[in-house]
Amino acid sequence: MQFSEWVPIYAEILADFGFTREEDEGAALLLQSLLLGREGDLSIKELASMIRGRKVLVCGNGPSLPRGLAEALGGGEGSPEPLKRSDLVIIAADGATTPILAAGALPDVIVTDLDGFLPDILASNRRGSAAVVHAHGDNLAALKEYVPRLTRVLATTQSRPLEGVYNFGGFTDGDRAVFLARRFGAGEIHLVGFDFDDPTVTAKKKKKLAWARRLVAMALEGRPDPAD
Ligand SMILES: Nc1ncnc2c1ncn2[C@@H]1O[C@H](COP(=O)(O)OP(=O)(O)OP(=O)(O)O)[C@@H](O)[C@H]1O
Ligand SMILES: Nc1nc2c(c(=O)[nH]1)N=C(CO)CN2
Ligand SMILES: [Mg+2]
Repeated sequence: MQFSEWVPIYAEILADFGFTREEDEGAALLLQSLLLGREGDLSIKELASMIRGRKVLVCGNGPSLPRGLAEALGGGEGSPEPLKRSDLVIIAADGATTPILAAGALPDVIVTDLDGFLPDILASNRRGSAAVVHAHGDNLAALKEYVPRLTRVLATTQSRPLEGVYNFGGFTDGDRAVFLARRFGAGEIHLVGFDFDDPTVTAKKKKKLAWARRLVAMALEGRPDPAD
């Protein structure tokens, strides 16, 4: 999604949650500065070559994730035809990293605002998972603490993009992961662990999931952006 299409949606999100654009922009600048001069981070080109034309499994962190993973990766008896791991790109939305590791897999990419279970995110990153790290007005402390401990990072913002800080569209980790898969020309996108009507969540999370539902639909419907 182009930034101009995203801006009116972003304005609605800011109003809905009472977030401020200035704080999001401050966080994007912080993340940009934390990555300045580093080596070994993830380029757009590398991300594109991981995803273009591939079968992508985007994992949300809903309660159905363990079952969805077992089915998708070749699980129990009577499960549908598994998506073969060798030609599958696994994208974890933040906290989904933990059930993915528990299923014996490793995410190829973790899309995170650094409030998932950090020991698992850091361990996956050390084992090779790329980290698409999102800066926003409420995660400055996490950015300062964890970005220096991560490698293969690509930075995102929900506000105006900066040099090296991208906006592919989306708000929650899950819907941003779907926008990212679309943006980089995934051949097929399969979703697991997206339980938008989960009754066990807090009121704030419920509101975020309503946005995630709308944004995932938008990401899947839209025309893919021009190729990188
Ligand atoms: N029932 C669910 N509970 C949690 N996440 C869900 C659920 N269904 C879908 N998701 C998607 O999984 C993503 C990752 O989940 P996680 O629990 O790590 O949330 P998060 O986005 O990091 O939390 P927060 O929105 O509070 O930052 C969410 O961003 C959301 O898009
Ligand atoms: N300012 C702000 N932005 C966000 C937040 C948040 O809590 N605050 N949470 C997100 C993940 O759902 C995505 N973006
Ligand atoms: Mg998160």
